[in-house]
Amino acid sequence: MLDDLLELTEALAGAERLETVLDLVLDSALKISRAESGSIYTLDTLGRHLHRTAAKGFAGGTCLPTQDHIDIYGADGMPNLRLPAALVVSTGTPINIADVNAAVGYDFTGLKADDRLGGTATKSLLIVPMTVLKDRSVGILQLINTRNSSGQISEVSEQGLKQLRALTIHAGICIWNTRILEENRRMKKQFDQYLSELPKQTASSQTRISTPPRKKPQGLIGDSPPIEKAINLIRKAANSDVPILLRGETGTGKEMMAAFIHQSSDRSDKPFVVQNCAALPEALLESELFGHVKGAFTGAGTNKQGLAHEAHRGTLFLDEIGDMPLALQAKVLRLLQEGEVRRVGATKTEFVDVRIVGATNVNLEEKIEQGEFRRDLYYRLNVFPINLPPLRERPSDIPKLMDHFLKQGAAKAKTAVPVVSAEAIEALMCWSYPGNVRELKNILDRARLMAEEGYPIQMEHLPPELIGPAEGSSGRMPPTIPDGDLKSIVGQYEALVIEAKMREANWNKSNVARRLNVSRRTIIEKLNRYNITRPTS
Ligand SMILES: Nc1ncnc2c1ncn2[C@@H]1O[C@H](COP(=O)(O)OP(=O)(O)OP(=O)(O)O)[C@@H](O)[C@H]1O
Repeated sequence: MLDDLLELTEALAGAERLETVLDLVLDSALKISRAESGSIYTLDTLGRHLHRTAAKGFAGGTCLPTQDHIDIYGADGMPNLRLPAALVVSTGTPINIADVNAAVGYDFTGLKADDRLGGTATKSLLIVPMTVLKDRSVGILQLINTRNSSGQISEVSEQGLKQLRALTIHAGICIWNTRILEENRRMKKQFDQYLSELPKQTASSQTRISTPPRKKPQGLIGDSPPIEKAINLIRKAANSDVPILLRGETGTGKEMMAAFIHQSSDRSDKPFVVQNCAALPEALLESELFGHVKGAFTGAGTNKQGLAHEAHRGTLFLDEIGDMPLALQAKVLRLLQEGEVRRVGATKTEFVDVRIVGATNVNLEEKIEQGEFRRDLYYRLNVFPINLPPLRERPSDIPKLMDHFLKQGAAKAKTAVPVVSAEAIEALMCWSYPGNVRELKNILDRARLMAEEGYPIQMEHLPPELIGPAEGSSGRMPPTIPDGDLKSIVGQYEALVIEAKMREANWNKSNVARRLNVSRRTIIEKLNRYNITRPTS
């Protein structure tokens, strides 16, 4: 044990990046507790939400979509102490439960939802706080289905708990230090940049800020271990003709990576053609992809080539391939297998040489179970899957992305690059970004417009979900129960919940449907019923 601890301490001392620290801590925690899975949640600066920053041991090795963040406070503005994670953060005391099914007084809804989605069955649960400066919480370590030395699921022994406490103390300090280090680096860079631009700004109000030099891969920012891993995989696969399936939440950069695959392949001087499979109705999508012959349908006045023809010798990127209509999937499979293309209305088959890259943010395995996605297409497409990590799992990329988007926005608007206040940086560093890189970009574009030119971006220029509810208010819920019959009162609450969740999920309906455990159709129906629309910024 002492050797293990020494080895870990040395590794932690050498780790500069938060992701590496979390990875090491989770590995050790899983080893000590023999748990089935483990997660680390870090606390945001306002102490209102826990965000899942790392997870290990889940089926497929990926994070589950439900508990990616936990709200510490309930609608009444009080800490929700029935939530085990909130209890641990608020009291700084671990909980060590042998059987959650027999434990009373806790709210295990989030865990149960994870179980439903991941096909797991949580029995024992250990949550240990991570604290620094005596009692300041920075997060929690959560372990599921911990086992005793005979391999049975049970609570963690007193000795094991002591070891895990030692581990979380180390982890807490490392998280704290890494955060400070990252923040310092960014502040220093920002300050240097501010100083270097000062004379230019005073000399002319028409200052043009030149765009940063192009990075490799073009425009793709980030060098955190998870993104480097994805880039290395892409480099390996780029020059072969195997189909690649890019998987990842919305806004993680799948389209950008598809373009990078094309640029890195020997097809780079040939076309890169993109089609979003969810954007068109079936008939139109078929004719877009495969073309049609004259007279194939009303309005088909001439023969027309499809995108598959256009992508000949190049790459065809099929975005949101999980939403491809079932009937068309057979044609895509033939394109993949044989390069076969048959235009709508044609009797003759043509052949093309295209490399297919697909992308999806839906669970294709679930779609197969529901009979909505062909198993044979899945196997053919899934030869080389690449997972693009959500932004919350690569926090060290956030400062670079912030710089990039602020410079990019300022260059477009021909204004100076705005400075960001330390408080706002901290809030931006700690958000969970359900909409990932796209959400960060949108937040910064909006903040840049809201802050007066020449003045720093402050907390008030960030969206309300990042800065928490106003002092004295109890969240988004109305402070008093409105008048009316039960149906209309419940309706008002429902509208508030849906709107808040939509905002949190960057207006991604599938994501909200999953979080609220209802169908996507229900979400669409309720958005229409309550007339909830995405605000234009
Ligand atoms: N690593 C990155 N560096 C710079 N910009 C990025 C990066 N990742 C994503 N972006 C930017 O974020 C936005 C969303 O990226 P992209 O469209 O590639 O995501 P996506 O995963 O394909 O999203 P969706 O699933 O919703 O189609 C784009 O503006 C893209 O330029």
